[in-house]
Amino acid sequence: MAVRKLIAGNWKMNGLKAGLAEIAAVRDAVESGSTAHVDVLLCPPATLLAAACETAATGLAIGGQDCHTAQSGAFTGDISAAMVADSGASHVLVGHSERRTLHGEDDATVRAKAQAAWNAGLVAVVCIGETQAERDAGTTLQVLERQLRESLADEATAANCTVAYEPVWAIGTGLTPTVDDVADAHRFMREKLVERFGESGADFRILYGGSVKPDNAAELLSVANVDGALVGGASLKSADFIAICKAVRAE
Ligand SMILES: O=C(CO)COP(=O)(O)O
Repeated sequence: MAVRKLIAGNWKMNGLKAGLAEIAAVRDAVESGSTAHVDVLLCPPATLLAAACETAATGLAIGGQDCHTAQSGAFTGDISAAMVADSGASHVLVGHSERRTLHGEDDATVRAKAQAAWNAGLVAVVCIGETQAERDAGTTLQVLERQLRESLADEATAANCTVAYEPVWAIGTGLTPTVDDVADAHRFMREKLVERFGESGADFRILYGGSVKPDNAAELLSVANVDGALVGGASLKSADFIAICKAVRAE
């Protein structure tokens, strides 16, 4: 059975209070039923989480972009999964390549963050993906295998965990893998999930992220084992984001 698709937006370090109007517009689209065959999630910056949850009401899910491995403590500037949950959010991204690269997060850290998310009752969106150098070296599938193995703890389930495949070289560049490359990578990740988690591995959502736009979304989202998208830049404008949500074909 096909997994219900999820379209997720990651605002990164963008969005002031005025951005709540964009969240309200996405909420209205969700509530109007025009995106009824997909689940929709927006991950605004931490400063907007509580207000975003109030704006989103029901229907539109809200997520954080990161959480600490601990639930509280002397970690100036950090945000715990408990805090993300307390704001009303239901999801949190962990292991985004910008965290891995710019904040030195390794697979063990990402795994611990996902476990912290589960302890707080959140769904962890665990991000993985190869760099340009790894792709050039022909090691994409090995990198994905390692990241899946090490970033996902054994307690991962299809309900508490979503995988997001974001080739690092496709993020913010306007470049995307070919449809065949996306199909190969997603089939490989599906096989690994089924190998490890048995039949339920088939139910994990595997999102594609990296330069998803309104004009390429339908093609990317129609690839087998692509269970949705993690959208960066194009999630900042509600019209573009809603267009991507609508690009998903009803199954
Ligand atoms: O990093 C991403 C989402 O997490 C993708 O960003 P872009 O859609 O801007 O390439």
